[in-house]
Amino acid sequence: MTVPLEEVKRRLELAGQPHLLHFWPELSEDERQLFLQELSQLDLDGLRGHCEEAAAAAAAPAASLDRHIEPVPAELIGSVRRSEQSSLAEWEREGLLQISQNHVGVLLLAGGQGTRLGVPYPKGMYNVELPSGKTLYQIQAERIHRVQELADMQYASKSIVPWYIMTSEFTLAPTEAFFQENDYFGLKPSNVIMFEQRMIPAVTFDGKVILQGKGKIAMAPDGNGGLYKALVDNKVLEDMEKRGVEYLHVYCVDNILVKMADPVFIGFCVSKGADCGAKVVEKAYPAEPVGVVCRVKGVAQVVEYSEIQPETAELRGPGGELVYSAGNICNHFFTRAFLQDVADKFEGQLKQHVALKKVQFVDTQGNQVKPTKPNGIKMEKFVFDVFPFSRNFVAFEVVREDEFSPLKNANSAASDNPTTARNALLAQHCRWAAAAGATLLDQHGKPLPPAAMSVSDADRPPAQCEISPLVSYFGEGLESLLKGKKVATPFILDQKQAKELQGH
Ligand SMILES: CC(=O)N[C@H]1[C@@H](OP(=O)(O)OP(=O)(O)OC[C@H]2O[C@@H](n3ccc(=O)[nH]c3=O)[C@H](O)[C@@H]2O)O[C@H](CO)[C@@H](O)[C@@H]1O
Repeated sequence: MTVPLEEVKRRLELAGQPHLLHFWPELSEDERQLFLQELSQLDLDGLRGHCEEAAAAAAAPAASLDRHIEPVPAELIGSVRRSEQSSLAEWEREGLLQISQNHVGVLLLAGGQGTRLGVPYPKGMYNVELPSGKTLYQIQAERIHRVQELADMQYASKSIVPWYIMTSEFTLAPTEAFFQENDYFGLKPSNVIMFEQRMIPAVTFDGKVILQGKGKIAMAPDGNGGLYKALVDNKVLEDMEKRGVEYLHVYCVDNILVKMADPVFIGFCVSKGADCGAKVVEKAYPAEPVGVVCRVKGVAQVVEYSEIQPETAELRGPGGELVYSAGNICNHFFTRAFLQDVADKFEGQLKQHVALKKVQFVDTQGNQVKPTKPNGIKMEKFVFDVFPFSRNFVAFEVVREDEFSPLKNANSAASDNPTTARNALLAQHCRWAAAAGATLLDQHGKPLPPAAMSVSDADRPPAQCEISPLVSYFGEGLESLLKGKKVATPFILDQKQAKELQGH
C-alpha cells in the first residue's frame, strides 16, 4: 500500500533522512509514483535505527572472535571418509525413507547478486559448458527427480521433494521466467515455490540512506540470513507444515556437485536427533574463501572467511593439518520445528554483518557518481548465524571432490570458476563410469589414464564423460549399463542412451 507523500515526508524527517526527497520536484508524475511506492515499502519506523546501527558498526568494526574460538573436535564431526560403509548405507536408507514419506524439502538460497561471477542474470541460469549444455538450475532439478525416484524404488512410494527457492528483487523475475520457459525442467510447478527476501537500503558512513538515482534508493538484499524473515513473510513454514515437510536441506546456488536432499546427510542428521546441521569439507588452503565451522565460547558457529584473522586461519596442528579445517559449504539441515523456533524467538537476535561496498549514487547536484573506493555500508545477515540457537547441532564432513566445486568467479580467476566447476563434474562422472566397470577410451580408441579422471587444471581437462542426473544421482545404477563396456569419449549418458545400453 502506498503511504501518502506528507506522511512519508514526516517519517523520513523523524528518521533523519529528509534528503531522500531532495529531487522530488524534478521527478515526473510516473517517477513520483514509483518512488513513493518504493519509499512506502521501506520500514520507515525502523529506518533511523538501521542507519545509526550501520554507521556505528562501520565506525567500530565488531571485535574479532578469534580470541574465543576453538575447533570442533574431529570426533564430534560425522564423516563420510571415517565412517563404516554400513553406517553410510544406514543413513542413506533413513534419508530415503524420510523422502518417501514426503518429510523432506530443499531450499535454494538464490537471492545473491553474483557480483564476483559478473553476469547480469541469476547464477542458477549459468551454463558452464558441459557437453549437455545444462545450467545449474537444470542439474539441480534433475537431481530432485532422481532422488524422488530412488526413494520410490526403495519404498514403493510416490514421493515429492518440494523445491523452495528464495530469490530477491534482482533474481525473482528472471528465475521465474527461466523456469517457465523450461517447463520447470519436468517438475510440477506447484512443487517449485519461489519467494522473495527483503531488500534493505545501503547507507553512507555517516548514516544517510544512499540515493542511487533521483527517485531510487540503493537497495540490496538483506543477506542469505534474510531467509528467516522471508520464511515468515511468505508463509513458507505453513506451506511446509501443510505438505508434512519436517526436514529442510538448505543450500547455495553455485555448487555444481550439490546433492539435493542428500539422503546420507539427511539420514545422518535425523539419526543423531539433530535440529540443525552443516556439511563441511576439509579446507584446501588457509585463505580459501569458505567459512569455518568451529566453536565460539563453547558454542558451535561458523566464522566467515571475511571475519577470521589470517594468523588464525593459518594455524596448524602437530601433523601439519589446519587447526580450523572444517570448511562450510553452505549446505545446511534444519528441522521445521527449529525454523519455527527461530522465527518465533530468535530472528531478532541474528547478528548483522557489515560489508563496505562501492555504491553508485547521485550527488547533491544530481550527477551520477561511480565511486572508486567503498562509500557505502551494506548490512547482511548470514544463514548460519542460527547455529548457536540449536539444541543439537551436528557437522558432517564430506569428500570435496565428490561434493564441492562452487562457481564463484569468472574464468579470469584461478579457482572456483566455470572451468573448475565443469572439470569437477566431468571428472566425477569419469570416476563413476570407471567404478561401474567401464573402460573409457580417448578419441584414438586408447584407454584413458587415471589422470584423465581427476580434477585437473584447465590445460589438462578430464575426459568428456557426462552422466545425466536423471540416470544416476550419485554414481548408483551404472553397473548394469556400463560393466565391461568400452566407452568412447566424448560420452553423454542420458536417459535415451541408458535405454539403448539396457537393451544390449
Ligand atoms: C554467508 C554464507 O553463507 N557464506 C558462505 C558462502 O559464502 P559466499 O561468500 O560464497 O556466499 P555467496 O555470497 O555466494 O552467497 C551464498 C548463497 O546465498 C545466496 N544469497 C546471498 C545473499 C543474499 O542476500 N541472498 C541470498 O540468497 C546466494 O545466492 C548464494 O546462493 O558460501 C561458502 C561456500 O561456497 C561458505 O564457505 C560461506 O561460509
